[in-house]
Amino acid sequence: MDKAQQDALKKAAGIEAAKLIQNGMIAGLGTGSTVRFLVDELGRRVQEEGLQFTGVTTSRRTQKQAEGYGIKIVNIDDVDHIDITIDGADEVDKNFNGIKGGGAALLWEKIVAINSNKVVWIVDQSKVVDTIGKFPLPVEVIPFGSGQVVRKFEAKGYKPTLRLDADGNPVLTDENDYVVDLHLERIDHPQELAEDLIHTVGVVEHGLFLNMVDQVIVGDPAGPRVLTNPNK
Ligand SMILES: O=C[C@H](O)[C@H](O)[C@H](O)COP(=O)(O)O
Repeated sequence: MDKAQQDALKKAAGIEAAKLIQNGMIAGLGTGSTVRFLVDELGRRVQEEGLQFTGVTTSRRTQKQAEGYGIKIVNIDDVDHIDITIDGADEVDKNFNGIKGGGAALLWEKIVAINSNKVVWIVDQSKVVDTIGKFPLPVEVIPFGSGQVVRKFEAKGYKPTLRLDADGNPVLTDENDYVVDLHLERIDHPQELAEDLIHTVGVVEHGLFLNMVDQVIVGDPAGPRVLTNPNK
């Protein structure tokens, strides 16, 4: 599948998911190239159909895009609930365990997700996998002592790399943290790995989102299809 085909599937999933947002809702808006299509469609509905909803964003990038359409964005601490959050993902398996953070937004994304009544992911079909881990697992770490964290990960065989930008500088998250990507190839025991990572001093959060999603809208050449998590 080339990029144009993949983008078409992402866009179809984004447009389908936008239908879930109704007047008066408080909606979490994720981050990434798939979510961009969602926000474009929501912006169109706001401008052409008069849709009114309040957004809570998971990155400054999404906030900027949404506000550009006149979508009202508020701070997460200024709402008492979030009706639904729609976000992208890097991989998801049949147990509804996923990897997120390819765009370095995993921390805010996880905070918004756990405070949402319903979480929906939008992905193209290539991201639905048997076993997660082919996509490098992002881990957000505090810059101070991050080299030591990387060494600990190396010793455990996690094959870490510090994420760098095009100029060779560490990528910074919206919290000014670094991202270390773990090149694991496959993650057979995600729960155990999640426990290990979150108990590593210096780690702020990791990109394992385990059984946190209610529905996945998959962009498929035959049209978007919905996978519903039976365990939520
Ligand atoms: O940090 C970024 C997020 O977790 C994204 O939602 C994820 O990386 C998927 O992004 P994309 O839709 O660009 O593939």
